[in-house]
Amino acid sequence: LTLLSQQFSQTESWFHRSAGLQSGSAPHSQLFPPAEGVMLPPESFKNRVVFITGGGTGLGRAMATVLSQLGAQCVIASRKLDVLQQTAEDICSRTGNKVHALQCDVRDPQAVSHCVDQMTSLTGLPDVIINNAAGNFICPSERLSPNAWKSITDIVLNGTAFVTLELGKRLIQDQRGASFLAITTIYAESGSGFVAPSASAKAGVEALYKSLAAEWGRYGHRFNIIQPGPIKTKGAFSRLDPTGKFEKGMIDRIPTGRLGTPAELANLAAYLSSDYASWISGAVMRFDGGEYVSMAGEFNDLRRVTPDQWKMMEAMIRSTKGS
Ligand SMILES: CCCCCCCCC/C=C/C=C/C(=O)SCCNC(=O)CCNC(=O)[C@H](O)C(C)(C)COP(=O)(O)OP(=O)(O)OC[C@H]1O[C@@H](n2cnc3c(N)ncnc32)[C@H](O)[C@@H]1OP(=O)(O)O
Ligand SMILES: NC(=O)C1=CN([C@@H]2O[C@H](COP(=O)(O)OP(=O)(O)OC[C@H]3O[C@@H](n4cnc5c(N)ncnc54)[C@H](OP(=O)(O)O)[C@@H]3O)[C@@H](O)[C@H]2O)C=CC1
Repeated sequence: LTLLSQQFSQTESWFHRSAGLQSGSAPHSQLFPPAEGVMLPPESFKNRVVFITGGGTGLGRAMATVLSQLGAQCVIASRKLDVLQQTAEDICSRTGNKVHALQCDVRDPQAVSHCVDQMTSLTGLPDVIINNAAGNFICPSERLSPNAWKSITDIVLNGTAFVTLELGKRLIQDQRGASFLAITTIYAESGSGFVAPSASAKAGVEALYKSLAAEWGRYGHRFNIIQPGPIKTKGAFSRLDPTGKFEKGMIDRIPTGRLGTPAELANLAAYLSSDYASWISGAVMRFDGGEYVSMAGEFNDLRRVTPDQWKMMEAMIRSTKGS
């Protein structure tokens, strides 16, 4: 076993060196280059208002950028007003479209209601709502205090519910349709140790969105979910891979050999929120380079077996004939 594992790691590092790769991607990732341009036609979101929670950083910022490039007037909301304002300025100077920054702690239903009041005066109610704000950190569950549990589940599940219900009720009142999108993650489906509050809350968000997809279609509302796998953002990686030691193992188990990019996620979010997706509701879109199925399959680690090793094993298996 030790010999085999030495062989495996030598083969692996040879692959990386010969491809002249930076650490952070496998040679075959060259077969899956990320397309960074904007996918939808220009002005796909002209005269549309988009509301994005957590839009000041990471994936929220990337989605706001692409939607603004496509003509939307964006409203981004979270706790840190200075961060939001800087992002709003950066995006607006790049796209020429207005981006509004509103302070809002989604855990507080009154703050959410006040934020929606402010948005209504600035832009009117939104056509697109993206629930992206989240909190997370890795922690053995036996070390979690009640407040640690609450801090994550309040942002992720209650925050999404408060935003969705507040906006949904007002849109229904005004007889206006809308697209709702929630950003969850692949382990919302499987559960995951060491992030139990996040896994529980994201699973709750998925149940909420599937429920409302069924209930509120009659009001012109669509509800969809994107489950991203790993995409390098400061917010996520500083809390989920604080030492930087987990990244390589993660990339090794992703069949496409690389992390996702914020721009790729933003294009998918734009599509699902657009008129091109008007028949898509209640959908759960896994977006992970194949990581989920790769982790799930019993024999998938056999990818590491070399042709010579297969020759040997095949001979061993064939030798059992008749036994
Ligand atoms: C294997 C490698 C993985 C690499 C990435 C793989 C990605 C694939 C799937 C990824 C999914 C990603 C999901 C995400 O959601 S990423 C988003 C991450 N972004 C954020 O979290 C941004 C917002 N976060 C925050 O503001 C904070 O981190 C917060 C703690 C969530 C909330 O802040 P605040 O309200 O100010 O809380 P505090 O007062 O600081 O703390 C509240 C209680 O929680 C306890 N606590 C805080 N940190 C920890 C910790 N690290 N461990 C244990 N407990 C913690 C804190 O002590 C408080 O409890 P109390 O002491 O009992 O009062
Ligand atoms: N990056 C990744 O690999 C993955 C990310 N995801 C999901 O993608 C989404 C974005 O994550 P990412 O961009 O990586 O991480 P970030 O940390 O950059 O984004 C989280 C955002 O949530 C906001 N936020 C946190 N708490 C609150 C609150 N109480 N009220 C309002 N806003 C809040 C933060 O802003 P502020 O601090 O100003 O409040 C921040 O902008 C999340 O839903 C995350 O779960 C899912 C799978 C993988």
